[in-house]
Amino acid sequence: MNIFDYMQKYDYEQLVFCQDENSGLKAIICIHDTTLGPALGGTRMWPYKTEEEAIIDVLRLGRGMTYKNAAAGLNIGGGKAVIIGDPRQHKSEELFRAFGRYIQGLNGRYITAEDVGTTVADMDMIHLETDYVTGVSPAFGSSGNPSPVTAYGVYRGMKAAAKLAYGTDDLSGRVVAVQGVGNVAYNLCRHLHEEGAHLIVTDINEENVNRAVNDFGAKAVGVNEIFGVECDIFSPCALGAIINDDTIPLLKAKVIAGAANNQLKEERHGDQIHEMGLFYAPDYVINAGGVINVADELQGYNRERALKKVETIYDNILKVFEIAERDGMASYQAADRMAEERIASVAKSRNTFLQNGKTVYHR
Ligand SMILES: NC(=O)c1ccc[n+]([C@@H]2O[C@H](COP(=O)([O-])OP(=O)(O)OC[C@H]3O[C@@H](n4cnc5c(N)ncnc54)[C@H](O)[C@@H]3O)[C@@H](O)[C@H]2O)c1
Ligand SMILES: CC(C)C[C@H](N)C(=O)O
Repeated sequence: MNIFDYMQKYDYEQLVFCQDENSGLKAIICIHDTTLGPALGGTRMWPYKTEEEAIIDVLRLGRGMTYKNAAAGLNIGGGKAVIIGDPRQHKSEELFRAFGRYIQGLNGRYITAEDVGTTVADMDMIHLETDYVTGVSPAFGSSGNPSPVTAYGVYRGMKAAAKLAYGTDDLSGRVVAVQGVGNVAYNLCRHLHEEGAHLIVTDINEENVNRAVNDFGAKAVGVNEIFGVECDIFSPCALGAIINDDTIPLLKAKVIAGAANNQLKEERHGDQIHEMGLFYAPDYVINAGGVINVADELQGYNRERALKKVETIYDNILKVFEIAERDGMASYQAADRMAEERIASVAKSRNTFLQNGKTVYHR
């Protein structure tokens, strides 16, 4: 892979390699775009088989955060970090502190948070070395675990998508099939259950399935069965790339609305479900609740304010479909257009000369 060519193609700003022999740290920080503000995105810890795999992942994820943050209306740029290692074996205080020192060295150009493989406890260790970390324990005045807030945002976005598909956002009596009932989806199921939706769930983790069955009366099905069940809404909350050639022909739902990142295997799958008349709520628009919540910490965390902002995911989903209709395109493309238009217009409005030579940072 020619890294500079790739960075140039998608206009990346910076890629930082971090190595610390003492702790075994091997991490990469990607800063994709800081037009809107400091790059904010989580740290993924994953046992990548090759360095190239880690580089590709961090580049892809970092760029995704630029779009997610822009579409969410945040004055925040996009970035992400990956730590190469098995989260079940290779975590230590030294490792996260070493990583925190590298983040500190970027002096606020990159701010981290949780992602797959990292937890609030890990953020607390990073916090020992830097203030450029969010999703730290609430005892530090931070917002804590972002997952319940991500779930609330997905719930709000699902209601908006249901309104477009069915003419009402009332989810009582609707059948929702949920793939993966982990941190986010457990909380999503709670909201759906409280509203009177019927749940069908699956997970590779039996404990997680049982929890949803016991707490919310969900019906459990096998991991391959979930795609073809009779339902109104399909909610992918486990893995990426699950909207693909194999699953699309099985889908019975009119709405796809879930938390998972990178749900479309390829862009053409987004076009295909659009042509079939399905309402796909673009992943990075509907799952922005977590980042909206942690971003609020940059102003001194206020939960009420953060949740109010998360509510706007409902309108953001409506807006995406408005753009899709206006410009005759699939919803995933409309989401990209919404994000790109916002970045371009803010960049333009910031061209104004300021006497002190600094950029105004609008909060
Ligand atoms: N946590 C957040 O705030 C947040 C924010 C934005 C996006 N997301 C995305 O949402 C998704 C869920 O995040 P999470 O924090 O709940 O993760 P999680 O690990 O807690 O939950 C994922 C669940 O999916 C299950 N799973 C994995 N493979 C599966 C398969 N093949 N079939 C069925 N189930 C399977 C896992 O066992 C687990 O229970 C991820 O894609 C994540 O990137 C999370
Ligand atoms: C900043 C984090 C809470 C971001 C989250 N991991 C996401 O993918 O949106």
